[in-house]
Amino acid sequence: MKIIISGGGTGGHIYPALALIRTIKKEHPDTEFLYIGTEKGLESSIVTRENIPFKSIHITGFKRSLSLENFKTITRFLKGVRECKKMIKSFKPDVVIGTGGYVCGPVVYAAAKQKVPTIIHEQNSVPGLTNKFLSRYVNKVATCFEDAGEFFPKEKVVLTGNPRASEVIGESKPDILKKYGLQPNKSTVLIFGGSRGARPINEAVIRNLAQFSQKSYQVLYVTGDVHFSEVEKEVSLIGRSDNISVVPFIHDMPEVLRAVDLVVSRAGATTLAELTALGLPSILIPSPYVTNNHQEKNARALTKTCAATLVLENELSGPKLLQEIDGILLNIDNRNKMKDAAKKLGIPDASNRLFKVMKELAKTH
Ligand SMILES: CC(=O)N[C@H]1[C@@H](OP(=O)(O)OP(=O)(O)OC[C@H]2O[C@@H](n3ccc(=O)[nH]c3=O)[C@H](O)[C@@H]2O)O[C@H](CO)[C@@H](O)[C@@H]1O
Repeated sequence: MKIIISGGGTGGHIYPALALIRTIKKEHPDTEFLYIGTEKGLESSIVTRENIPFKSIHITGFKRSLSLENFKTITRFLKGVRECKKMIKSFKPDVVIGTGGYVCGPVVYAAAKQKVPTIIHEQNSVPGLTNKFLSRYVNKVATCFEDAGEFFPKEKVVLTGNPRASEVIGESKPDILKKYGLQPNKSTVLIFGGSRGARPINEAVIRNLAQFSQKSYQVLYVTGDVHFSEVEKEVSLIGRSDNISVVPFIHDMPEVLRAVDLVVSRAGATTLAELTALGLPSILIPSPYVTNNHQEKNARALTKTCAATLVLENELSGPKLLQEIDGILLNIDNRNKMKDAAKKLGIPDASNRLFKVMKELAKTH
């Protein structure tokens, strides 16, 4: 089988694609892949690290308001479609799948126009512009939240979950924490702000560095690549502690997630799929800067069943964050209830569900 995958911009669109590729490779090692992304998005570094054939196109996203930039975007889109048509003609995929981000637009559209079977994977509870546009042309729309279905043509929707959920499942090896300078058998909270980091979360964490150093639990704190040097300066001013490890990014997130007890993060859909697959309690601070406030809606799917607690960004402060973390890590009953509730929401066999949809589609075309 030959598959073209496209998804980009942020980790939330790329990691599901990589997880799907790994599942398929395990089952069918002779499958050929071509990943189409942009040079600017995180995918150009993350995907090439994995030795997956990667080609790029130049494309930007639409602005929601009328602007001259949108005319340029239309021109880039049409040019992208032409480039993708050539790539598709020469690669001859059996199926093309888009996992989100505007780069999928020209890739999936070009494939649909060339009558290649197409799928989009929507990770969020509310879709973005690209997937809404593409849903008119594709054969199937794979979703992760029941609520997302209502935005797409009903007959195309299949609830598969997020392939990254399948990937994080595995045996817990707490020794991974040693790699980050932490103790393997101590309660641990992992704090990160989505795949790119988040300044407001960083500010709240910095306010607590002194308190964290005195706690009976330890902290693995991911700043996001672009914020690292700034945070490091603050950390050296306050003084280092063995109880806190500060890193710019984590490349072995599945192993780390299996070893921690609580996660504080944005409410990106891929992160939530990982948390629920593992049954990990979380404190979610949705980014208010995303389309249709979709992160808050993602988060509410978890808080509804007490799988997570919600802190809106405008309520976030150092003391609030500390109080929330203590309320879960220092209260075993609470932690266990959250664990069970999170686990109930997970779709651990998401990769296989999605691959099944792809195989059926390829067979019938
Ligand atoms: C600002 C923005 O538009 N964010 C969107 C983006 O988020 P973003 O890319 O931040 O989102 P997610 O939270 O969905 O996924 C992050 C992924 O990166 C991984 N990770 C993160 C930090 C790290 O150090 N190492 C690491 O591997 C996480 O484990 C996860 O697999 O895509 C998501 C999925 O469509 C959306 O729900 C988010 O709203």
